[in-house]
Amino acid sequence: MMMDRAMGDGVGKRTPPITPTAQGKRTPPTTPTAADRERVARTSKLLWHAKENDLEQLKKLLRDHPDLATACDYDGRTALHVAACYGRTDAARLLLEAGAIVNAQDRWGTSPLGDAEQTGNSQMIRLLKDYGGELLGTRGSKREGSGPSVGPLLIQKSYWEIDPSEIDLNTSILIGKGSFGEIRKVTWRGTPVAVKTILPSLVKDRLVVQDFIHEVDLLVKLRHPNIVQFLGAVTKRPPLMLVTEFLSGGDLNQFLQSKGALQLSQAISSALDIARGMAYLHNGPNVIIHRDLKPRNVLLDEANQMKVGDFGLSKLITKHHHQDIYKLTGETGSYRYMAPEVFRHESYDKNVDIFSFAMILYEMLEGYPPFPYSEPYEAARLVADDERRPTFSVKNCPQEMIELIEQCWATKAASRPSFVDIIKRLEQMEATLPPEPRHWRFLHHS
Ligand SMILES: Nc1ncnc2c1ncn2[C@@H]1O[C@H](COP(=O)(O)OP(=O)(O)OP(=O)(O)O)[C@@H](O)[C@H]1O
Repeated sequence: MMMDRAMGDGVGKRTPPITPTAQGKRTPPTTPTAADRERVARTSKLLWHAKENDLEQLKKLLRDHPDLATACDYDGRTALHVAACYGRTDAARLLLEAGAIVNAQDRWGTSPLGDAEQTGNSQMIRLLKDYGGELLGTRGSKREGSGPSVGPLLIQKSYWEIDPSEIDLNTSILIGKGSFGEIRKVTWRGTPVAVKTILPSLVKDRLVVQDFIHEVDLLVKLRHPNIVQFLGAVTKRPPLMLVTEFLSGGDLNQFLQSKGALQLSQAISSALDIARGMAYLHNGPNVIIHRDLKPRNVLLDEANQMKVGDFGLSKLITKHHHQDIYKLTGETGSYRYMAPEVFRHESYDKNVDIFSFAMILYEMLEGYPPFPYSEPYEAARLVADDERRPTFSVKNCPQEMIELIEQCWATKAASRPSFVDIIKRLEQMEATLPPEPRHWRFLHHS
């Protein structure tokens, strides 16, 4: 889910030490400033009203906050991008008159005209060109990890299309709620599977559904023991559904809540599982950036083998419906594990996943999340603005493990190691574990 878990989970084992550590004092809890929240909320509102073509609300917002015309969201999307994408010509004109930047580029390098060209709305195209709009980027074409570029809008029936009559939601068991919708355990063709129903509000328009279909087309072809297997999807009529293998061991967040800090051998083996799944996603013909790697998105099978899930689709949300998600959850992402460049709205690449991986590895070793006394947003701000990193309190952690984690959460994304490199280093550490018992003792090990 978009919301991070509440702090101080009520699980004693995961309560971190309050005393200062050798590396430094823990920061007392602080909250995001009211100004930060208001700014994000205002931008979100502006984007929303642009999508709804609500001229009155747009005018009011722009009158009260004239600088909002150039504001952008988490993905660099301005209200003009949104208006262009949804063909809201009146809203676009109003924004342009209020000073919107006609060639603002979003995270994928796309300008509003790039968005308008995709929809073929000639009135919008003309308007943007009149204001000097240039065709920069097109949806899906510039971003790393986008998979194949978004092709023709007419999609043929796919081999993975599932007939909704084969899925009986009435006999299903609700197992979780995420930012897309609900996850249910369902029996499909005699096998337990996980079905993610996509919130209708996210798929109201054709473009999102087309993106969704292209993405599923890519995801069902992926095969790796450490990624959750996509099996198919229902895309022909609402509710849209995504069907994946069912993992009976729950997620890593739940696992850590019940176990506390992992033994070194188990932390290494779990980290290897995650790193192998991620190396596969990062090195395929279509580079896939997860963007939301966090303990909740790592699932366990009955043998406690870890599999990375929930990849590939987050960009559809952030690109088209960030404002919806904001409205739904009040949050724009999983801040606690977020790379600083994402928090700072800078351009990013697959190294954001390496950063999140470091935070997860830290959590597995320590038994509690990074900056546990801070709200998720504040935790991300500490990382991005104050260049703070979590401190180690775990005893006897090999120096090479600490070095690995520190390199993975380096501020400079380019200096973080790749997952292939991480795997090699974890395998070396694994090979040097004492044979019996194959772990070091930790201060906080349960
Ligand atoms: N394939 C699966 N098998 C078993 N349980 C699953 C599966 N997929 C998800 N779950 C459970 O459902 C929960 C919610 O999953 P979902 O991916 O919708 O949300 P999330 O990851 O918490 O949030 P977000 O979508 O915002 O990242 C997970 O944390 C996990 O416990």
